[in-house]
Amino acid sequence: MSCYEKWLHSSALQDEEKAELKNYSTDEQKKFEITLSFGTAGIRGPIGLGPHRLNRFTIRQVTKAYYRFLSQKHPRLNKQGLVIAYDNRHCSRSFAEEAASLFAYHRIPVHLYRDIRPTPMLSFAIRKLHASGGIMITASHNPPSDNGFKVYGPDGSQLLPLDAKYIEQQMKKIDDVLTIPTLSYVHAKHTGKIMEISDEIDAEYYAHVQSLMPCTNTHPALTVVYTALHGTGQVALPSLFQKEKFIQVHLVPEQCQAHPDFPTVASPNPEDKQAFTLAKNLAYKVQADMIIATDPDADRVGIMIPYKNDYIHLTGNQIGVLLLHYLLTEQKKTGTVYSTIVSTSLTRKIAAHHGIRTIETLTGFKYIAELIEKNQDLLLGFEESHGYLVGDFVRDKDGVQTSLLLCHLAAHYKKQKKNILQILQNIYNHFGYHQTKIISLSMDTAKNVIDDFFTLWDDKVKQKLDYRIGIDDLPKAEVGKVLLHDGSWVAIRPSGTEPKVKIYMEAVGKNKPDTDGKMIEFTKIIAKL
Ligand SMILES: O=P(O)(O)OC[C@H]1O[C@H](O)[C@H](O)[C@@H](O)[C@@H]1O
Repeated sequence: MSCYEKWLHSSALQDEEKAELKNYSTDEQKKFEITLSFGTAGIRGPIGLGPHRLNRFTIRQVTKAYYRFLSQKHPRLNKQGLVIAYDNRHCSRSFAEEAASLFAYHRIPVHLYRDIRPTPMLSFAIRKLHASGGIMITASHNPPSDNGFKVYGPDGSQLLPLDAKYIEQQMKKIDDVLTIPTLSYVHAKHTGKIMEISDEIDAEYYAHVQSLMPCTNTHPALTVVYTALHGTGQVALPSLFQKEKFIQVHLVPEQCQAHPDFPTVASPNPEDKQAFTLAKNLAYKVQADMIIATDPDADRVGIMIPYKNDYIHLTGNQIGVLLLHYLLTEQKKTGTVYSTIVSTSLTRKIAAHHGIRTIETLTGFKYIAELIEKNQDLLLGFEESHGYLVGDFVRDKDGVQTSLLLCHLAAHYKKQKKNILQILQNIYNHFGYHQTKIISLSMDTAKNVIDDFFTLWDDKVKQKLDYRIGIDDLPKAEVGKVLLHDGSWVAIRPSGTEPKVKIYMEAVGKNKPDTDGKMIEFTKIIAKL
């Protein structure tokens, strides 16, 4: 019997679900042979029926596999239990309940949030409650039809690929995902194993975030427009902004309400300036000094800054550069900078100038978190995809603490009557102009794309780095990078969260026109792919 037929005839499915299955095309039916796998940030994919989609059965499957992993790895799992959080997507609460129920069935204590929470708050709670691990139900900024399952270790960071592989193997060992024994949520609650997380944990997280901030005595008033892009940021940030007397916050009303369809944006992604459209309208009205947007699970943040009569959207790299410059020159912080091989090289140069070490990892904050745990000397964790971390009481990127810190940064420079873009320009004047750009290609282009990429560059390049064979002690990865003699570079890798291939470019030159020219040249070369 094919996998599709198994699902079609299973008594675990409801009549409406079977009726839906009956309408599936042959192509759709074939997809039932595919299983879910772990990418950059856990499992992500469309919600729907079948072993290749997220539904109550596959959630049980991955939860059971994760349970097996935790029981193997953490002998104290029975006592310590785990934490489960979720965002505002379709099915997020019910998937969280499914996962909690399965752990309760195995008599494992579960700390479950009663409502949506940002991802960084889950990471914090795992550490605070000394739990053996945690689950976050989210698909970040993916389309509304998707959801996801991120898995965490006891240090509050996402699991590394070896552990994810183990869970994947355990998933494959489950013969029939349709009959995994579990409890209904109502029965699971009766076991007494599912506990609601108290408000105190939230309060402690907020206190930790506030403790990261410098003294506000000398800050001028700062007008900020904030949008949660319909996500979880609205749980934490409006109240945190209000606690800081110098911030006059204006919320984008429609977008500070959680909604699974993200109805007012094409994509709830702070990397994309289109997501700021409503916020920008409000910013003009209130003459905002800064616009802040967090993504749906509030682990990432984007900003827009007023310039002349417009608002300028900063790249993830520019925000990273500004944060580092501010931490080093104004807050006189020390420690190590953790970044990735596809993020700007400018942070490395700034750090080196201050005698500070930078370590670069592969894409994925889990790698950064791994090093923070090992070295315990975090200054800044940073990824070009708008992920930042300063306070190591969280071990994933944190859009909440970063948003607040960016307000302090903006107020600090406002007092000096300096525009943030002027600060960036001063940095470029010192270290050279750095311009970055990311192009995404559809997955169809992906066949041998790294080999094809390398053939585009002649022998005049300084170095071709093939991460597939392993470079600088990094795990082998599907990444190709070409370094040029002037410090510019271009890299390529398949996304691990969306069906696309990403090309990252950094042009280094004397000034903007110079790097504009180089960008045009790189874009032309890449177009041959
Ligand atoms: O480039 P991708 O594989 O799609 O990943 C993009 C981003 O996705 C998630 O947010 C991960 O937690 C990040 O660490 C990663 O940078």
